[in-house]
Amino acid sequence: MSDQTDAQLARSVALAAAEVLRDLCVAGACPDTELGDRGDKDANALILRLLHAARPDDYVLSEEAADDGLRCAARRVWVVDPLDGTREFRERREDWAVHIGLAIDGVPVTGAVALPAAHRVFATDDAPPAFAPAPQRPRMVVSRSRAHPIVLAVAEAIGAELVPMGSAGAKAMAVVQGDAEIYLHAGGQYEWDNCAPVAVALAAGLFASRIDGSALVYNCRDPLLPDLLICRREYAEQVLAAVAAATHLLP
Ligand SMILES: Nc1ncnc2c1ncn2[C@@H]1O[C@H](COP(=O)(O)O)[C@@H](OP(=O)(O)O)[C@H]1O
Ligand SMILES: [Mg+2]
Repeated sequence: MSDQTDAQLARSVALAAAEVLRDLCVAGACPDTELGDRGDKDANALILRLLHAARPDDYVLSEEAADDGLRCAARRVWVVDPLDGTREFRERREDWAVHIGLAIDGVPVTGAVALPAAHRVFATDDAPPAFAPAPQRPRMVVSRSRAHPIVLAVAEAIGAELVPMGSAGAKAMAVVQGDAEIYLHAGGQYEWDNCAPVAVALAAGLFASRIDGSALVYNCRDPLLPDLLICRREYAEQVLAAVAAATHLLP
């Protein structure tokens, strides 16, 4: 049992996984064809071991581990994505992340997101950032490989500049860092893709919700959580209204 706070634990586990993943990227450490699978597997094994050692009574929902559903009756569940942006990691790009989130009673209260290639980690116990005034034309980070038509329609409706990027964590942290004002996603994602990013974004003072404006709820039996909005608070109303006007583009 660790005497770290939950946020400290999330940060230290994210950093440990980040190091394992960075080491795999070193030239000659792993063939290109195996990089994605090794990254997912090695980071997952380390994260599960560290979390179980530090919090033996907690449950873990991981993208890379079997889910027997026992977590559904638990109050405290770590929701982790050992390697978010596997596609970008495989391509040896920089936009990939490690997500360590903790949901208590379904609420994403604590978490850390590491951006290993940038040697950065963001956690819910960071001091909230002082955001510079938002630019006239907001920057919207979107999936570089599968931006949904509704996301593109909303960007056009509000006059946002599109910034394509891999990884939900990398996109959410772009907003936390002030490199973008809006992250909008639709069409599919799972709890592990957004729990830690949402926890960190909320702690930074940002707005986060489903694209219909409802709360993001975690530790559901079905971990599908297909859409979300993370943005500077001053854009939330405008973006949600633009989404509502374009729902005919949703399945
Ligand atoms: N339509 C979709 N269905 C399922 N998962 C999706 C998705 N769009 C994005 N994701 C997941 O969300 C994460 C970020 O995606 P993107 O970079 O496209 O925004 C990726 O996680 P993984 O890399 O962990 O698989 C990706 O698999
Ligand atoms: Mg993911």
